[in-house]
Amino acid sequence: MLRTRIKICGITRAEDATAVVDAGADALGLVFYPPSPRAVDIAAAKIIVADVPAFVSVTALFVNPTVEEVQSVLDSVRIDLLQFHGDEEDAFCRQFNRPYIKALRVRQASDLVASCLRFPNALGILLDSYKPGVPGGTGETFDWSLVPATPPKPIILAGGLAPENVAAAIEQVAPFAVDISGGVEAAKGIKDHGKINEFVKEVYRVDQHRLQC
Ligand SMILES: O=C(O)c1ccccc1N[C@@H]1O[C@H](COP(=O)(O)O)[C@@H](O)[C@H]1O
Repeated sequence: MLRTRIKICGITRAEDATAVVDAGADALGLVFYPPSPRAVDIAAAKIIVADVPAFVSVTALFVNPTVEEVQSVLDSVRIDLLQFHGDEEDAFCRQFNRPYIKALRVRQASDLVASCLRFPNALGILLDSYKPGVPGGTGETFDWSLVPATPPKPIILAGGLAPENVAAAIEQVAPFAVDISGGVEAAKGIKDHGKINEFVKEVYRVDQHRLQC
């Protein structure tokens, strides 16, 4: 059994990036989607990632960007992984010569296996909650029973996770990774370092328990 990887998304301040690293998470996410209260620009992103060490992955999140928008971030900021959270197709996502994950918003009737297969070049599929008019970061969970037992790609589970429910999520879904934003915030875009620690410890705790079983 693999341990569950952890990404903390929506980092807007260098001190929050440090808290993510110190807590022992695997990745942090920067939101390059201006309508989001967690959005950062290139100047802020450079400051945030300046002290992020090797082996902690920096993810850049976009929602239906232009090629130029993605490229200008890649030209200026240390980005290890792209996350596309809109209606982008594989041909768009793969053109940047950078690994990418694709977010899918889960609806009741979703055929998630078929949806995953539309992204043969993705390194993983992030499953988030569907809410009309909101591309992501809803703070809401979805019906985890819809996640395929043997998905064709590694699954990153997102949507409404929190220190209180992540153990149940991992027990039920056994995702490759979990991704959280609102559940570790003091206010939109401002992370609560205590909650980040709690979340990471809870993932470690449930993994330890699963390893012993
Ligand atoms: O965080 C945002 O503001 C955001 C905006 C647009 C698309 C995605 C966004 N965040 C991603 O949403 C999921 C779940 O967030 P939450 O834990 O439910 O708050 C997460 O993958 C973020 O990366």
